[in-house]
Amino acid sequence: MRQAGRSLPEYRKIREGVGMLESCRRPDLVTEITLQPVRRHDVDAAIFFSDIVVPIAAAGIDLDIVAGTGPVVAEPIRAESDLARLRPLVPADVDFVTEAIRLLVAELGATPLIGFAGAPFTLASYLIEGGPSRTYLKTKAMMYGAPDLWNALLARLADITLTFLRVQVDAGVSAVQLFDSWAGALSEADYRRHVMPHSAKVLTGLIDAGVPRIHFGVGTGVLLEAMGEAGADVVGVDWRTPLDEATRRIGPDRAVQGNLDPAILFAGWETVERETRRVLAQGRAAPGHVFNLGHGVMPETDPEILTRLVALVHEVSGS
Ligand SMILES: Cc1c2[nH]c(c1CCC(=O)O)Cc1[nH]c(c(CCC(=O)O)c1C)Cc1[nH]c(c(CCC(=O)O)c1C)Cc1[nH]c(c(C)c1CCC(=O)O)C2
Repeated sequence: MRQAGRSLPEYRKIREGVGMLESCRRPDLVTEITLQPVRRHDVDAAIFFSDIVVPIAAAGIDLDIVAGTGPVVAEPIRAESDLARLRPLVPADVDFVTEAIRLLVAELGATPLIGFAGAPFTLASYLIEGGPSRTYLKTKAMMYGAPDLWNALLARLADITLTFLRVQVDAGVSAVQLFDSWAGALSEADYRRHVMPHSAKVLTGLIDAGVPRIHFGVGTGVLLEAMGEAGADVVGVDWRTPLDEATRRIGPDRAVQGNLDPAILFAGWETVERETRRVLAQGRAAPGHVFNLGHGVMPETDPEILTRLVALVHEVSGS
């Protein structure tokens, strides 16, 4: 469950006075924070504590992660001459990630560790807008109006992302997740034309790594088929599309991940139980189902509900 840690008092305590990016660069903190939700909730896998902007900061971009806002880029990328500020990533740039993963794999024992990275489109949206956006106006203006610059930027981001995920696989993660959180802003035709080739380069570039590849997005109902075709073993689905319907779109060759609405965790246990049973039942239509929320855990979520939710999923699925 992404950002599950944010709802935990032990997370808020350990992060006191430490900036988000700084905490991502400290292997001792990364290890402890990654383990916190595993200890508390008995989830079946750990998700590596980091952020999608960590590799682009390591590749030369001046940025910060502002609490309550998200990533903010000091000088956005808007022109060809800005591209040089985004250098290729070399593994030594993210030695702290290698070290944290090694420590974690040793601590986790049989519990798998899921590594991740942001997909080229979602990373580009932060670099071009300069921060979070609701409309992706500048991003889309470049995509439609300056396709050469767009493709050059996304190609650089795909290379950085592939290197970053390779580093994680080499250090010992058991699966990788590519987060294209904001790809749902696009039509299927535009996704296939302007974005999918770059994401496919990342995902197919990892085939020989031999670990499952999860491809995640939000509001991607019309993109599910294409996101699978891009080279995923598992396609993330948000709460807007029931998992049986999602499987009809994605096809029988790929598993699904999802898709409880994180807001349901605020509606009382009876509702949580009913909706969780529904999600698990609809997930049986797929050849495999990774139970998850449809998006990240809200910071205000009651941790007790999350613990109960995990126990319920274990009980119903017999695992
Ligand atoms: C779009 C995106 C980002 N980051 C991420 C995505 C893709 C997944 C998604 O769609 O949720 C991915 C991410 N970010 C983080 C993780 C680590 C896993 C985990 O903690 O469970 C993961 C997998 C830590 C984080 N990343 C962030 C936090 C919270 C900041 C903090 O604790 O200070 C954490 C734990 C900050 C962040 N970083 C980003 C946003 C939108 C925010 C939230 C801003 C806010 O509401 O405070 C960019």
